Amino acid sequence: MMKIENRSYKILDFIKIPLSISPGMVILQVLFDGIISSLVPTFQVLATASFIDTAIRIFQGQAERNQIVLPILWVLLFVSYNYLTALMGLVREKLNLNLTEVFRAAVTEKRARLEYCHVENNETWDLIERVGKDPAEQIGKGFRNLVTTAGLIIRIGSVLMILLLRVWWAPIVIMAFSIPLLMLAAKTGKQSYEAAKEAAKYTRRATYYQDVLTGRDYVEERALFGYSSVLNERYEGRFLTAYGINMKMERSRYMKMSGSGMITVLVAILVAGVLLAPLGSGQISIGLFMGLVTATIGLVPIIVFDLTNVTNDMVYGREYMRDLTAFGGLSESPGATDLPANQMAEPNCIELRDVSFAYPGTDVMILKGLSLKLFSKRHYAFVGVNGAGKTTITKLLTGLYDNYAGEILIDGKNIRDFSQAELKSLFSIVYQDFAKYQVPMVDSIGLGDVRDMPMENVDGPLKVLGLNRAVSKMRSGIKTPLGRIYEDGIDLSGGQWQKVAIARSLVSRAPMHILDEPTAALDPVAESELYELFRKASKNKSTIFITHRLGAARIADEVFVIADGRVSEQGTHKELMDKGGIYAEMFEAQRGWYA
Ligand SMILES: Nc1ncnc2c1ncn2[C@@H]1O[C@H](COP(=O)(O)OP(=O)(O)OP(=O)(O)O)[C@@H](O)[C@H]1O
Repeated sequence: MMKIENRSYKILDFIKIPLSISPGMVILQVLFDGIISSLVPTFQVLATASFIDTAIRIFQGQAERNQIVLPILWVLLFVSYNYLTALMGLVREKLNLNLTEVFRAAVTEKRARLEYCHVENNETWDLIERVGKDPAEQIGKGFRNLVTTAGLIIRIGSVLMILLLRVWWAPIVIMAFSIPLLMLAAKTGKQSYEAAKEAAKYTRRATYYQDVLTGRDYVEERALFGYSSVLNERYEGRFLTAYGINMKMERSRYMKMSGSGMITVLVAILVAGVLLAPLGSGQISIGLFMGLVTATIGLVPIIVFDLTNVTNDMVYGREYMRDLTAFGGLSESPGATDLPANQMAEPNCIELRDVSFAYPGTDVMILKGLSLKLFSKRHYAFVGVNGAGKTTITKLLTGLYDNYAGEILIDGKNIRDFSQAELKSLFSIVYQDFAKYQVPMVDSIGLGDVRDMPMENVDGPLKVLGLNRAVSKMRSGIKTPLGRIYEDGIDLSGGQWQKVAIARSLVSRAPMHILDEPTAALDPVAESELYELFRKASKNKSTIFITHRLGAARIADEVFVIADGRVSEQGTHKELMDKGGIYAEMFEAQRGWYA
């Protein structure tokens, strides 16, 4: 299986990578698209020249009529070659397919192995998106570009060779004018990658607005708030900015290229004029003269547009390779793609000791010397104002970040000494923004434990969460697809989606279950009930509820109030109420709402 390595990727990798994936298709494409189809026009010139010269000689009585047959066959052969190029379309498609299967998979695999901090960092996320967007297409484009470049060089070279034999200085003049043109193309190539990078930022925002304007998740609010025209303006703003950046780049490229291209046209006309002398002196035949003039004039668009385009694309490709190099160099989290370990003894105590933490690339301390202990088979609630750092604690516990100061110990052993697979087997989490997998319900829940889980294991959580009633009404029961991607899929209510996410966590065999406030779609009573159900379903496990609804905190064995990066209060609901501190104040404030 192919891997994205930590090394410097170069332009030549556009050919090495496809060659390692699909050597047959690459050779065919290089042979036909690169070499043969580039030589054909030159041979066509010679065949046409021979046809015209033979025809003239026949009219002048210097040749037999049947001598025209061979030149005609030559001309026909090269014309019919065009049909073969159509067949090459199939080869290109096959190569694309193979690149998608192997290279795209390698990029996806690397993405999955990345350290979590790269995913949460805007700059690296941009890089990941740039490299990960249609990677097969990018490699395919770079490869085709190399083949086209080789082909163009052969094509131009072969015409220049014929010219060189007749008018030695003509190719030199043509080359002298073309080189600055190509240098200019290289420069604009770099500029267009930078412009595309800049434009992509706006396109991403535009795509987001487009999603809000058309996506299903927003349909109710869209109707209710009627914000479509306002957001449409924002969409247009971002879209037009991206469009403007691209257009500016294209315009400037076109101006530069066509300005310089005019010079090449003049050179070609000059060459045609100069060939008149050898024609007059009989040094070249009429057929060859016509062929050479046609071929030289034909070189103009090739040099001005095709060659400059490929140079431009080549530099663009080099920037992609630079990005791929940077992407390959992003640090990985060992075991990020491992499945949870199978046999882990349930820990008696998980302890955070004097833990301080700031997100990488920032200097705001989110946790400031936080200490707490969690014991087996007990139920905890983390409460605190927004942004207090409750979710952050779970990210450290599960090993997503390890750049903290202090210690996190599982039964006295530092969590840095646990493998990812071991940590994954200890914790199961439902986040605030849990995922809604649009797959059959049983699969959506089964994703919580993909290690050969028997299907019946799904039944328990369904029953506990009261989802079995909904399932019994579904046409295909538990196999009914959720969401709108399948034709026979059904959409769930917000609360049902949340329950599916919670069921997913319940099928996990992890001894510690964390609910990071995934219950926002539930009314307070339903939410309290759900916490109660969840607690019962996890009676042999430890649980942490991260919640703002303090009613739910009442059922916890112990409540931690997180404030200012520390545990500011801890105890049972009753103890904290008696204490009359922050918790009691928050609870009274909420009670006031319901009174
Ligand atoms: N990837 C990140 N990079 C930088 N800062 C972050 C990142 N993720 C979270 N933060 C910041 O860390 C702080 C704590 O966030 P966290 O999500 O842990 O809070 P919380 O207590 O769970 O809040 P809430 O109750 O709103 O869910 C916030 O100020 C947040 O802006």
